[in-house]
Amino acid sequence: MPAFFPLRRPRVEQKARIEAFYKLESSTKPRVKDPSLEISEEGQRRLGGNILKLRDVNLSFGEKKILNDFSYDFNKGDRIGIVGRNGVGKSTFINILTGDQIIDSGNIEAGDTVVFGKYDQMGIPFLDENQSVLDFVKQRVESISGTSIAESPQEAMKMLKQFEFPRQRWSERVSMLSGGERRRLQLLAVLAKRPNFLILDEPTNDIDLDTLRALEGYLEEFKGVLVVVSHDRLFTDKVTNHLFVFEGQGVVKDYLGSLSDYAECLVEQEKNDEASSSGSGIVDSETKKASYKEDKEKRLERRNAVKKLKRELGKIEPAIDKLKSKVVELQAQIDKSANEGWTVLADLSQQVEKVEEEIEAKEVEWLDLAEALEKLEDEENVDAS
Ligand SMILES: Nc1ncnc2c1ncn2[C@@H]1O[C@H](COP(=O)(O)OP(=O)(O)OP(=O)(O)O)[C@@H](O)[C@H]1O
Repeated sequence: MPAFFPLRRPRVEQKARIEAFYKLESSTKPRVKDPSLEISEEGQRRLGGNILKLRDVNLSFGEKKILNDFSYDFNKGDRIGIVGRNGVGKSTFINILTGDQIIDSGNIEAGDTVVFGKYDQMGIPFLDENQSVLDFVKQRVESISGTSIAESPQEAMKMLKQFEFPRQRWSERVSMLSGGERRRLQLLAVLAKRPNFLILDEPTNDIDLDTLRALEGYLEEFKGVLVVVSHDRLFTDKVTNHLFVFEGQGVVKDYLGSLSDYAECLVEQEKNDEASSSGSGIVDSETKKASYKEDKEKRLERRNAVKKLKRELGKIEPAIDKLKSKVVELQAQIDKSANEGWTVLADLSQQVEKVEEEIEAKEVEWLDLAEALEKLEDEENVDAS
């Protein structure tokens, strides 16, 4: 592996979950967009010509240099992925952008129209755990001129719908939400302020697939500047148009391509380095024959393993669909049983939770198999090339 990767080590299941999302997404019908939920251009805050200028910025922590004479003018349409190995300074960099990190020297100038929105692992704190979901969002929604529009719940409702918060959860106290729902609400709270300079630090960690889909939909329409720190290659490819590559010791390169292009570039570079260090490599014909036989056996074994994995995957998918239909049925029952009393509702909610756990277990199983399959198919492609 090149010295640069992994960028930030994700949990295996997290990475696989997201990758699988993209696979599932491409293999299912495109979602019909509800135009009433789209964020129109007029509904977004205006961003003036002067956005954010960094001039000769320097910052070190002791011996560790984070930025060395870094300069950049942010432009409209910038969608930048921040990449680099752990501890190189990515989070510090975004804190510099928002003014949360003091620099050693240089100059930073933010335009008057810039409104930052930052979503990170810390999230927005829930100051009142007894507040309802709807009130939490209502309190944070701002109009494009920046005034609070707490008295009008329409916008908050629209956002909750956009982020697929089921209506029956709107009156729920935030203390009752699951971990995933809390993350979704925190993301929503950041977007409710209508930032025009949006910073997302590891946004795909700990969010569920519906939220990921909703976030992507939001970012498709988003016209402001976007800065994303993410280990997630597929997400970064989808939402960014260039990269700041933190190479260490304050060196930052602007790479005009996707994270996948960049990763490929590094692998290519490493191959070239290896080839040039291993000399011309003359192999005698006996060795060649033996290795050909070995390769053939390996290929056969691999082909069988691929077939087996595909068979197993084919069985899990309908099982997941069945469980999902079960959840929909149960939720419909919950809606119908609003007047049935607490015990009935609690029982139905417990059943939903149980089926959701089963779905998750099946998805994890699916993901393990899908990852194994992808690995084998990649090996096949490499051999074929
Ligand atoms: N206020 C601070 N004082 C001293 N050292 C700091 C401070 N903030 C960050 N650092 C150090 O600066 C380095 C960069 O940290 P930062 O969190 O920005 O890296 P990162 O690239 O975001 O890492 P990761 O990918 O692991 O989150 C780390 O070595 C960190 O310990």
